[in-house]
Parts: sequence; structure tokens; C-alpha cells
Amino acid sequence: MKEYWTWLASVMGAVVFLQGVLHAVFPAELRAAVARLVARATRAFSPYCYFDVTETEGMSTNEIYDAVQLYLSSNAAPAAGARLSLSRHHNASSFTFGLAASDRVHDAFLGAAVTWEHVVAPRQSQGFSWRPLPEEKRRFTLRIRRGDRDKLLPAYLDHILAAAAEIRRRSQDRLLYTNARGGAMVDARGSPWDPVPFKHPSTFDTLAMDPDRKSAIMADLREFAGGRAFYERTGRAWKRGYLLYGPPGTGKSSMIAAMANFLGYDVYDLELTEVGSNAELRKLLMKTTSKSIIVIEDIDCSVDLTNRATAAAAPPKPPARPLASMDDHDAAGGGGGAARSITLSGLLNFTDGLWSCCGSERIFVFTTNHIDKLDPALLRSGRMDMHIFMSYCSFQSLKILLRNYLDLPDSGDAASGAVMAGLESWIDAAEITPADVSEVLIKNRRNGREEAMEELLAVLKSRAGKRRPSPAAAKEAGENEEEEEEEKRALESPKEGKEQSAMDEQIEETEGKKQL
Ligand SMILES: Nc1ncnc2c1ncn2[C@@H]1O[C@H](COP(=O)(O)OP(=O)(O)OP(=O)(O)O)[C@@H](O)[C@H]1O
Ligand SMILES: [Mg+2]
Repeated sequence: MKEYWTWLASVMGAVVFLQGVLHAVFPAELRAAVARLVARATRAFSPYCYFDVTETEGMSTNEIYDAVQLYLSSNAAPAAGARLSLSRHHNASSFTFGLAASDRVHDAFLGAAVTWEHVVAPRQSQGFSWRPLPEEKRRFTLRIRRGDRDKLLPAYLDHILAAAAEIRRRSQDRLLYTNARGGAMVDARGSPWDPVPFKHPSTFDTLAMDPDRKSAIMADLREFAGGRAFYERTGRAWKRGYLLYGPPGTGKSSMIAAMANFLGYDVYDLELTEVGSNAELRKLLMKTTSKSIIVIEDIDCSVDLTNRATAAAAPPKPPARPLASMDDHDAAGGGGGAARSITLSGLLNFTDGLWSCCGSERIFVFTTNHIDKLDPALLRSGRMDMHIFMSYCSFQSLKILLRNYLDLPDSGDAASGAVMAGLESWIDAAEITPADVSEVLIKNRRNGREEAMEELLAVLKSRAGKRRPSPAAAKEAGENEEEEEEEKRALESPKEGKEQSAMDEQIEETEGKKQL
């Protein structure tokens, strides 16, 4: 045994000595060149061919790398002994499995076996770059048999892209992107958007609005999402625009979240005040992905599109004005100061122009509290396909909120009959937003369902002030005859007629919708 250890020590000593001699005689470059030559020679005689999918392509992110990572983490079988890295994004609800450095997974497509290897190497030198580069160079290497090449490429990669998109859509962790740090700033991967997991719980089920209008919007969205063939056949860009308008607290933002949850799309929340020029706006658009909702909230006041360049130079900043007219078209592409401003034509190009088609299956949503302040160019037929008015809380909406917050069945319950009739009679006159109704219900629900509803009724009555409750329901609620006389008079007034016709126009559809 002793001889064995002596022999082992001398062999190891000889190896270390030889290694030292090798290092001293041959410089590092020569050794690397020999290693490359050997690898190339091995590959030349290998029955396989190899393809690298790098994490970044030039200055920007490689879409295929992300897709491969997602696809492999859920589809492929890790090779025996492979070590999966386990991670969870900040705030995400589920874990993500990834391949650790140098590990392999096997997959099969159309009967052909393939192997993926994850290669991670430290970045040699930063070199000159406008932005910081990741410290490591990462890539996936695909190994396939030479004979399978024509069969697998590009069909296998198309399959991976489609599968990855579907996995992301199915997973609850969709992303909410913001451009809050300014359109000109990009991250290490070249994207001007900052993503965070999108976890808004609003759905069409919890959204309080008239059920018929809700169904119409859901049908429209469904038709859009499944409309690839239609858009291809008609030569239209696969995008759709919605304008949500109405008083604060009527559910415009909740509607956007419900749309995203319904379709499983990512949301890009575009902060216009952070965008310095039309060129920046275009860049932001180019960096959005398909199957996404691009949102501009409070479009009437987020930016003064008339002459931002001059406005910025003259403090104090004037309040935002209606969107600029089409006259400022020249400023969109002009040089000098004009190029540093964002104009209405730039915005319209963003939603409508050639650049808006650089992705597909995208929805644009604008919200405003004051539709009358918007430039007609934005409202013109075909620009925004659907105008959706988010109104004060109606009785139908109220029933949804009572179900959500107090667990009250849609048909009501035995104890709540009288108070329901009261709520029905006062809800329209109170002109209360769903947000305010929610507040009252949240505050009072721990005192029990009946008390919360009583409290809400009291709030409705005090809000209604001199306005009268609705006549039909007032009868049910046992209002006296004198009040009924007043209600008749109120009904005959032209104001009431106007309000009714406004309600009738709650959903306006433009030609784009009719063609569908
Ligand atoms: N239609 C609705 N259905 C259900 N909840 C609603 C509705 N409208 C408002 N809410 C509740 O009120 C809160 C505020 O609503 P939301 O932010 O969607 O209103 P908004 O119309 O976007 O207001 P703003 O114009 O001020 O942006 C929501 O978090 C939600 O709880
Ligand atoms: Mg909002």
C-alpha cells in the first residue's frame, strides 16, 4: 500500500512538472489556438452540427435566447446529473428552472433527438461601450445530427418561439413594463422598458359595469385575439385601439387590467411625459413585444403636445393643453429643437403609421377623464376602434360590487329586499363612482351585510341631495304621492332626456369594428 501512495505522488509530481514546462515554453495564445484547432478538427469529423444562440445580438437582446430558456425550463428533459438553477423573479409567484452553466438537456422534435447545452463564460474585457454589458457571456448551443438539419431548421425554432409565447401567456406572471426612467435610457440588454411582474387582480368578473356592454367588449377582444386569418386576409395591421373615457374612479385602469388578464397579454404603461421626441417614441414602440397592451393613461393631461419644446424653455410650465392639431406635422421629423419634441402626428404615427406594424397582435388603450379635450384627429373614425364610456355606478354594476364585497347573490337575499329597492331607486341620482361605492362597502362590511347596505343607502341619499331617485323603484320603495308628482316633473325636463341618450351611446363603434 505504501508503494502505491509513493507511486501516485511521483506521477502527480511529474504531471505538475510537465504542466509547468508546457506553460513556460508555449505562450497562452498558442495554447488557445491549438485548443481551437483540435475542437475544429473534432467537429469536422463529428456526425453533429452545432448552433449558438447568444443572449445578446449586437447591442440588443436576442429574442430566441429568452424563448429557448423558457421552453427548456418546462419542456425538455435534463440530462442525467444536470443541475437546474432555481430562481424566482422579484415579486413573482412561481419559480423558474434554468440550466446551470455547462449543463445539458435533451429534447426531440419530429422524431429527431436534439441536445441543448448552456454555456456561460466570463466576459474578457468590457471594451468601449455606451452602456454597461453583462459580466458573463451566455449562450445556448444546439446540437443536432447533420442529417436532421433540413428537417429541424427553421421548423424547430419556430416551434420553440410559439411554445415559449404560449407558456408565458399561460403563466400568471405577465409583465408590466414602464418607461419611467426615460425613453433614451436603456438597460444592459438594450431595452428602454423596465419590467415588473403584473399581478393586478381585476378581471371581467369583478369589473362592475353593465353586463351587456361587458359581453360586447369581451366578444370584441376574443374576436381580435383569434383574428390572425382575418387580418392577414384583409391586409390590415393586427392591432386594435380602445379609448376609455369617464370620470375618475369609474374603472378605466381596472378595465385595462381585466383586458390583460382576459387575453394573457403583457402591459406597456407608456409615460408620455418621459418621452423626449418622436424618435424616442418610435424606439419604445419597436421594443414592445407582440401580444401586448400599450397603454397611455390620461392622454389629455399627460403631455402638452402643442409645443413642448418652447413650453419647456419658458417657466413656469403651463398646464397641459388639448393635443396639438395636425399642423405640427413638420415638427415630427424636423431637425433642431423641433426634433426634441413629441407631437400629435408622432403619437398618431405611433398608433397608426407604418411603425405601429413592427409587431403584431397589439392593443392600444388610451384613457381620459375629458374626452372633449382631445383633438378630433385622435377621435376620428378608424383611429381608435372602440370608444368605451365608463359611467357612474348603475344598479347592474352595483349588484356586481355587492357580490364582490358582501358576497350577496345576484338575486339578493331574503333580508335585503327592502334595502335593495332603496339602492335601486337612489343609485342613478347619487352619481356615485364604483370606486366610492367600493370604499363604503369595504369600510362597513365587517359590521355585516345588512348594515353595510344600509350605510351605502344613506350615502346615496346624501349624495343625491336635491336630485330625485328613479321613479319606478321609488314606487317600490314606498315613496309618497307628493314625491311622485315631483319625479314626473323631473322626468319631463330636457336634462333627463339628454342623459338617457348619452347612456345609449356608451359604446360607440367605428367602421373598423363593423368590418369585423
Ligand atoms: N367598474 C369598476 N368595477 C370594479 N371596481 C371598480 C370599478 N371602478 C372603480 N373600481 C374600484 O376603484 C378603484 C379605482 O378604480 P380605477 O383606478 O380603475 O379608476 P379609473 O377610472 O382608472 O380612475 P382615474 O380616472 O382616476 O384613473 C379600483 O381599484 C377598484 O377597486
Ligand atoms: Mg386610472
